[in-house]
Amino acid sequence: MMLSLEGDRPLDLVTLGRACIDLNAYDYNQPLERTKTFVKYVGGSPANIAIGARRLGLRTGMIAKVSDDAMGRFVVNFLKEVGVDTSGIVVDHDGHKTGLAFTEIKSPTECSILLYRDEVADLYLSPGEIHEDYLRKSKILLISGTALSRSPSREAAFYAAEVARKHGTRIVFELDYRAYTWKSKYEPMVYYTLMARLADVVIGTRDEYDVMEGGRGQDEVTASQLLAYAPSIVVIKHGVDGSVAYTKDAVVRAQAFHAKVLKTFGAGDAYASGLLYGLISGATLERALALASAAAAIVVGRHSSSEAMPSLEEVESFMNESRER
Ligand SMILES: Nc1ncnc2c1ncn2[C@@H]1O[C@H](COP(=O)(O)OP(=O)(O)O)[C@@H](O)[C@H]1O
Ligand SMILES: O=C(O)C[C@@H](O)[C@H](O)C(=O)COP(=O)(O)O
Repeated sequence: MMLSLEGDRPLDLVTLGRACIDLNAYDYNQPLERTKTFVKYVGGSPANIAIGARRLGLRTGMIAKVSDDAMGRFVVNFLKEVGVDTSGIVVDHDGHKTGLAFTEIKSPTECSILLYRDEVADLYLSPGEIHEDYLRKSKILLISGTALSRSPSREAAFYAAEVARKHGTRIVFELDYRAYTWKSKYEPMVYYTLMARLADVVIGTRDEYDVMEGGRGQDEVTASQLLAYAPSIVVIKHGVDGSVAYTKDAVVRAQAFHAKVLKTFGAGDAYASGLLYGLISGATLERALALASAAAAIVVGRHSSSEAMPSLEEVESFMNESRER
């Protein structure tokens, strides 16, 4: 196994960051300007990853902050229904709202996301709301990069990482870049670099690493620079061109699977769920990347990024029936 994990913990994975709402175009294949009907789902990358990993059979939980209204309750109720532990989720009592993501599905390859995220509750998560006992319960803490975009959520995330390290809880950093939430190009460069260097596993798209590095980079260079610090696995995603994982002594490549694509988003979250399932269940890195790619290929064919997450049986039968691109 590439990642040594503490055994005997009640949770496999806790994700930290936003638990929000996705409003996905129902009358899709047209621009958002003309879209009139939407389906409401739980969304937000770290929430989707907790849901996806749960669907695959992991015991998952979330550390998040949600609004004290029907939207916040919708999110928490859904997480409970699918078996994600919500005891680390706090309710905001200062009037901050749960973020909304309106998704445009113009065609299977032309999708975009319009975020309504001013004064959102998730970015008001504070260090005092992070509980040491909760982090001690989990084998892995996954931190979403968007949680680093504003204070006090930024301090909460760094504090959680320190507490996790103290208790042997492995840290996975998902770069999860959303331009909208950042004030300048230098902020993600600074905070992504700090978090990536102290994580055990870093996951991001090539474009997201470029944001971190402040310019167009190369996979080998990105990986070797990070592997000189704490990370033992650096994963770089390339959309339909597949993905690659670097460790100190191996480079593992995975091709994307052929998929019937409905929309492009949700792939990354499904990919992270599959990868973490693989790493936690002791699969080889090759197998973990294949599970990740298959979960992603399934989700791009479905309407949401949360309810759409496949079970292990679905992923395995997809892998048996499909071929890589
Ligand atoms: N259109 C697609 N068809 C099949 N698999 C896809 C497709 N898009 C993405 N994937 C899979 O999902 C992974 C992550 O996708 P990517 O677009 O790189 O990340 P993100 O969704 O975070 O931007 C890819 O490495 C690939 O395996
Ligand atoms: O992350 C968000 O706030 C919105 C998500 O719920 C949305 O479905 C999405 O953008 C998924 O992102 P991806 O998996 O990185 O493509």
